[in-house]
Amino acid sequence: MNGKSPKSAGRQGTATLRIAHHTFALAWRTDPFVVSVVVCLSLAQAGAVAATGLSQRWVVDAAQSSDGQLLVALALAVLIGVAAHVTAAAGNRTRYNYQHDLTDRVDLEVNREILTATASIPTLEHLERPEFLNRLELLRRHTGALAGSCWAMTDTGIAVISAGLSLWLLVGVHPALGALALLALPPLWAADRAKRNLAAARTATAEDQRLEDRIHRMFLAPESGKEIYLAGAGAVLDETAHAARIRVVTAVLKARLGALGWQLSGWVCYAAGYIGALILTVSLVTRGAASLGDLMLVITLGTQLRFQIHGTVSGFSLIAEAGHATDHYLWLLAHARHQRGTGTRAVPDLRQHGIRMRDVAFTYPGSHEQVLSGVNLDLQPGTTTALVGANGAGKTTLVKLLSGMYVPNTGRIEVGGMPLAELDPVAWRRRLSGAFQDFFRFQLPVRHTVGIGDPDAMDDTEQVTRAVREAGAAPIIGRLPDGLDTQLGTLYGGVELSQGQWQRLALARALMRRHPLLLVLDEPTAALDPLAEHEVYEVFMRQANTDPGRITLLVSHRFSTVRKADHIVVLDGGRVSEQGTHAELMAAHGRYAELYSTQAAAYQEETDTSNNQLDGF
Ligand SMILES: Nc1ncnc2c1ncn2[C@@H]1O[C@H](COP(=O)(O)OP(=O)(O)OP(=O)(O)O)[C@@H](O)[C@H]1O
Repeated sequence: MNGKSPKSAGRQGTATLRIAHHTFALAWRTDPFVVSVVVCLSLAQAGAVAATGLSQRWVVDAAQSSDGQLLVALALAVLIGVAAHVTAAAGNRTRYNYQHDLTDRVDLEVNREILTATASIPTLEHLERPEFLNRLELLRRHTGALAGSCWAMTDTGIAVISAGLSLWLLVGVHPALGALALLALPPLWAADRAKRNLAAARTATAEDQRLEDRIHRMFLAPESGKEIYLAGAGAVLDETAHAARIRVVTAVLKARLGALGWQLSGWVCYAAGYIGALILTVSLVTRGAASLGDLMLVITLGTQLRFQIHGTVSGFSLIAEAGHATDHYLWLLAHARHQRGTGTRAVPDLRQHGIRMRDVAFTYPGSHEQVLSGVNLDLQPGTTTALVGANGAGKTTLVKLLSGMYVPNTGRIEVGGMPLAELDPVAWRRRLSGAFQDFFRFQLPVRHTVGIGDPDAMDDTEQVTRAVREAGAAPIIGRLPDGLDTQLGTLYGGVELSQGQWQRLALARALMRRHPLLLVLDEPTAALDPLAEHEVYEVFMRQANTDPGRITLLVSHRFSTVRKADHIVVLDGGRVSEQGTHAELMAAHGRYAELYSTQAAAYQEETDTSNNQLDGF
């Protein structure tokens, strides 16, 4: 970690410069006046220390001289000294406040850019792989450093200029005093090493940080809170979170202590050099090779040089920190660009060719287990295809590939005769619709909870009302105090719904798009009673058969629903083991017939038992 090659350090430096330029442009767009004030104050401050030192030398030398110019020299020196002091003190305060305010505003912009980039990634890999999540987490935590990167550059520039001026004056007294510049290197090197150790500790514990954060959020969310309560798992989870926190704190503390050690040794070097500089100047004064004013100058600038070097060191540290966040930021932008793909073609009509999968194989990134292999499928437009298979057979994975959330490792997917990879992914997503078993509860006003299924129509009351009606959710809305404008969910003091009611709204969301090309229904009715489920599927099947350009893909374990599909595909261990209509598959007496008969027999048994119980009354 510490052995960074010069090449990679150079790349990091270029990347940081690029980000500094980018954030400076953002700051300029946000408030050009404030940026101008800060830059002017910074330049004035760069010369303030040297001016203070010079004025003090003049005061002392003038006090010793006897050429009658004493009063003029004193007045001039005091004037310069006061001006330099005021510039340094007041300018610093003003600049600091302005910089902070602007950094906050730029931080907002950077966060927005991060959200936009994340939202533009059409695939889901970055949300499901720990190493990606860790990077996103680190980036989210350090956006402040990213936003402040242009000021870190400015501050470092000021510190370097003012340290340069001080050194120039010191060398004027005696060239050996220039060695103080060399002594600035150990603190710089030590600070860089300390920062890198700290960054390494943060990266190594990012997963623990995420774990702790997640457990805290689980405690606060009603869904998980309920299960934690029932299982009495609070103490165990609390302990897990605590242990994760301890690991983070210990690693960071260790790195901080190490950093302190490195920084202290750096400063000890400098202190020794400063003492040496004073001894040298005193000996020059006693030999008449320097004036008392020179000694004054060395005392002042030598002390100030310490702060200037400190400014340079912390400036470089801030740049390094921004550089670390920059890494993650540039990774996110590159990943978004890469995943966005090169597809630019318009989405074709499906009426002619439908969707075809040919020899598709897929393994989740970071996993070794092949989830799908040699999958060949033809999904015909205007029809419903049902996917069945045991848990883990690969049904949801297949849905994810068809939706474009993941890209197959081998094989191809064609949509309307064109490779899916060549289609504009944003345009493709605008033609998808669907509902999942693990649907999300959007805690928004009802019209947006439903309307978000088609962002173009989310404020169209007529469309929202239609979707609500078709999903059989109208009675739910009828009972809400403000109808479609009712705020949902307890997070914002809204009305809480039952699981089945939330699921009805998720189905309404899937019905928002009037003419999707691909509608995926991945066990979306698990929380509904059988009658409600039947009604909902009636709606979807009717729409499937009356919309000739639409393909409906249904994943279900309920064979009473599956049997109504036009085409049924059985997945077994990631392969298509059978396909055909219900009648064809029953006649084949294969896996489907076996599963169907087992479920039908179980239903029959249940019905008989309850009938017998009723007979007993
Ligand atoms: N994000 C992921 N990363 C790695 N492996 C995954 C991921 N999601 C699913 N898998 C694995 O892929 C396999 C297929 O999962 P998938 O969810 O597609 O099955 P399924 O047929 O839909 O199952 P179920 O009926 O239980 O919903 C499983 O072995 C699962 O462990």
